[in-house]
Order: sequence, then C-alpha cells, then structure tokens
Amino acid sequence: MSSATVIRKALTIAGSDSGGGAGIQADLKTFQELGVYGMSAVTAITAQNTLGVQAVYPMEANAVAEQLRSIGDDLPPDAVKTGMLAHASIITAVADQIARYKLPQLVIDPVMIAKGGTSLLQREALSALIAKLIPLSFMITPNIPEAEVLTDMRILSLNDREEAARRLHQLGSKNVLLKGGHDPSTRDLVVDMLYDGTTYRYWEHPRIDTRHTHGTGCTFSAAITAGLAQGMNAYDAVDLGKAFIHAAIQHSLQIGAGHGPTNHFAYRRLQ
Ligand SMILES: Nc1ncnc2c1ncn2[C@@H]1O[C@H](COP(=O)(O)OP(=O)(O)OP(=O)(O)O)[C@@H](O)[C@H]1O
Ligand SMILES: Cc1ncc(CO)c(N)n1
Repeated sequence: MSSATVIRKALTIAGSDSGGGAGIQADLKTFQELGVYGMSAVTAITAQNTLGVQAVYPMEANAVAEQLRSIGDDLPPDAVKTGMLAHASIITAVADQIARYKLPQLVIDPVMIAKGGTSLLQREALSALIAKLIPLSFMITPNIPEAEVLTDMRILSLNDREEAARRLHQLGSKNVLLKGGHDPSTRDLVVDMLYDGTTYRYWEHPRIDTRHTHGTGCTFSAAITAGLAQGMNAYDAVDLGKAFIHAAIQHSLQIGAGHGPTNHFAYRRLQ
C-alpha cells in the first residue's frame, strides 16, 4: 500500500539553460531544495555555459500555451514564476493562460539581458510585458537596470529606488522587489527593497566578493515563489529567498571556467 504525501506545487515559465545554473534548471533545483514540487513550461532553449550564451532558440507561442494548458487542466500550481520570455507573442500566450486558469501568486522576474550581454527579451516585447503580464502579478523582481527600463528613469540613489518602486506598483504589481546586486553606490553591501504599496522594507547583506553569480536572479525569484507556494506572505517569502540566495552565492561550486553557477545545495545543507 502506498502512502500519499501532500505537497505544494510551483510552476516556472522560463528558458532552458543548458549549463544548469540559470533559467528552468535553476528554478527546478530551487523548488526541489525547498520542498516544493516543480513544474515547467519552456519558453526558449539556450545553448549556454559559464562563458556566455552561444545560441538562443525561442519556442513558438503556441508550444508555450500548450504546456500551460496541460498544467492548468491537471496540475494547478500554488505559485508561478516567469523568467526569460523572449518574445511579445510568448508574453501574450502566457498572460492569456494565466488569466484563463486563474493561476495564483505570479512572480515576474523581468529577465532582459544575460550577464555577457545577450538579449533574452526583444525590445518590442516590453509593452506586452507592461500591458498584459505585470497587471496579473503578485510580485515583480527587477534588478536595477531592468527597473530603469520598465520605469524609464535613472536609479542612482535609494530615493530613486523608492520612486521606481512606486511607478512599478502603479503598473499593477502588488509587490515590487527591487534587487541591489547591480547598485554601484552600495559597494560593500547588497541592499534589496520590497514595496507593497504602503511600506518600504530593506534587506542589507554584505556583498560577497565572487564572480560565480550566474543565475542569482533566477534562483532568488524561484526561492520566493517556493515560499509563496507554501503559503508565506510576501515579506516571509523574500526573507526565505534572501537566505537561500545568500548561502548559494557564499558557497560557490567552482564549476566551469567563467561565471560559475550558485550552489543550490547550500541552503538546505546548512540547516
Ligand atoms: N555579490 C553578491 N553578494 C551577495 N548577494 C548578492 C550578490 N550579488 C547579488 N546578490 C543578491 O542576489 C540576488 C539577485 O540579485 P541581482 O541584482 O544580482 O539579480 P539579477 O541581476 O537579476 O541576477 P542575474 O544576473 O542572474 O539576472 C539579490 O538578492 C542580490 O542582493
Ligand atoms: C535561460 C536563462 N534565463 C535567465 C538568465 C538570466 O540569468 C539566463 N542567463 N538564461
């Protein structure tokens, strides 16, 4: 006789990273480490390693929609995240299926450019992201350059960040998490900020001196999504995400000759 385990489910809608450190692979590893059943809808195949992105093959929008229908018809997730979306047509397909199945707790990681400079989102797709997907989201997790593009403003100070967060909230995301990994003004610290429409909350951590940061954004937003799938509120989910990503950056794996992946095992092994 088998005994049934009740488990929460999380879905990632993102690109595949053949190198395993970012994208779908980072998301599924993170869900698994945090005790959540992981599912995926692949938006693009990338040929990628720690040295860079060698090729990008976006999926047809219909192929993405079909994956979401298969999941929506049988395996309703408790939380969802998006990563690389590549094209406006994929964004429209994703927004349509999220609305159709009323998929809850949507976290948007507005992935635009890989660390080496390869574009992972067409410039023309920005208006679809803003008009169709952001209004459906529970949280958006831009880094500073992404927030600058989405709000059309420069972010040089913490005041600018608060202004950018207000603009992103006005676009329709209930919670805005502005990540500080790219902020040159906080050299020894990384400062992340969460705005829920009322309150600004900050997380300050020492900046870890490492070049092994491939997939930090994906891993962080996946950990937040896992927390939300387990019923956490926005603050607690971000707190979990910070603990997970900090451990993953601190205990790097030394894989590959370039910008290596973070260590998805670290958080659970340190518990
Ligand atoms: N060197 C570092 N030391 C400590 N924490 C870091 C470091 N770099 C990034 N982080 C943290 O990792 C998380 C992801 O931040 P980041 O701003 O790098 O995201 P991202 O730019 O979207 O990532 P990616 O480059 O993968 O797209 C944030 O919580 C950030 O504070
Ligand atoms: C597939 C994919 N998604 C996201 C990123 C951003 O880290 C990446 N490098 N590759």
